[in-house]
Amino acid sequence: MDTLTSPAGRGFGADSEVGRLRAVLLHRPGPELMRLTPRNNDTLLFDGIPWVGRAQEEHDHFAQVLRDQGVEIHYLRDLLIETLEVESARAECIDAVLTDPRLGDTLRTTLRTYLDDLHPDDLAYVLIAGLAHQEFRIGRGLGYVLMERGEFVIDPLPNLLFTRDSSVWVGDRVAVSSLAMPARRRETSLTEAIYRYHPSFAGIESVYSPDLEALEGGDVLLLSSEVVAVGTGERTRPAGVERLARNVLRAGLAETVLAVPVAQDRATMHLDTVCTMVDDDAVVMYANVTPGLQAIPLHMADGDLVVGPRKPFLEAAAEAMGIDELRVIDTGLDPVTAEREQWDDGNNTLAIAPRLAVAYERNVETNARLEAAGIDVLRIPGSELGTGRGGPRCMSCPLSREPLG
Ligand SMILES: NC(=[NH2+])NCCC[C@H](N)C(=O)O
Repeated sequence: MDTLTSPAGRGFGADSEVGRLRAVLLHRPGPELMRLTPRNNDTLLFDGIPWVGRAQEEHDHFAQVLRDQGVEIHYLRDLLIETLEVESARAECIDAVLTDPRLGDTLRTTLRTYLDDLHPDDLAYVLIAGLAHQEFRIGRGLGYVLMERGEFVIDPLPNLLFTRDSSVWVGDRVAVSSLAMPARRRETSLTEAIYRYHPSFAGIESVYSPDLEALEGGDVLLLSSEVVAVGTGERTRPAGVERLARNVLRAGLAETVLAVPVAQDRATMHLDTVCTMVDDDAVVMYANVTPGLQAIPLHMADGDLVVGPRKPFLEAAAEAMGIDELRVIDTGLDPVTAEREQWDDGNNTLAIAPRLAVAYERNVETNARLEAAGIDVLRIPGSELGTGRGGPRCMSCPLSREPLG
């Protein structure tokens, strides 16, 4: 891996979605994806069974496109292995596994002994890929004996691929999120340990933690250095937005937080499935939702959180950002194309700089529209990666972006 060069507290953070990207946290999909079967893929939040080798090639391609643009890549797995050298980090990651009530005390005790003995490399492997019943022959207890074929002693984390969701930076602070779906909850025990114990992040302050109300990074959009939009729907709960808003506004990391209700559907699970930024004043947006999208501005006044009146999203965003208009580039041309390309993450672009974004190549019409609007599109393949329902933005957590000039 590229080593984390930024010393403690220096250089980390992002105050926009489009400032030049300097460093990013990725997770190269691995054996955890080999766990997906037609029996468990729905629970594990995949819409198909990916061809893992091809998914890795696609992911490597993505990483190379970023490197070619001068972006430092940091792999979550490497950071985790280094983090697991720290005793307290090990203990916390192992405890997060053992709290699973399905285990029962007997199996829990055997499992603890097994995990305690693992070298950081092997422990990281098991924490990510999980442990299948048949792989843990020393298992004991009724929880083990009555486990069905195909069940896991430790559930795998195939959605770790979507690093945007398990942590997000707001200014110079990190928010380790609180993932809503049971299949993803343990992910944040890993990101929390990395930010807390990896020496590169020493001194970093946090603005959210996994024990708080449900909040996922895919819902958090840094519209400007003063304005954070937070989607609330299937994943982020209104209480999570309220909590983040209080923490962010109190810390002076923004002036306004916009709560943005999105339909509670799989297709629109996060705000970034319908809207991402491609310039400091432009978004690519799913036209089928644009007219109805609203926002509720939240401010701090005299130490209290003030909930403002609901407004159309575009109006509220432009007002809070202090610009005349937030420009919109629509997904696709007609509603059916738009719907197809939205499902395939056409809106889920990752900006590397203003007017330069990575997008899945398959969303032909959306990409053409972006280019017609003056956005340079770096196209990547994603047929296998897309089976997890996430695009370039979901698959990346910016660790460092240059502030906008
Ligand atoms: N930021 C995003 N849109 N992330 C997409 C996450 C997809 C993942 N399979 C899930 O259901 O959680």
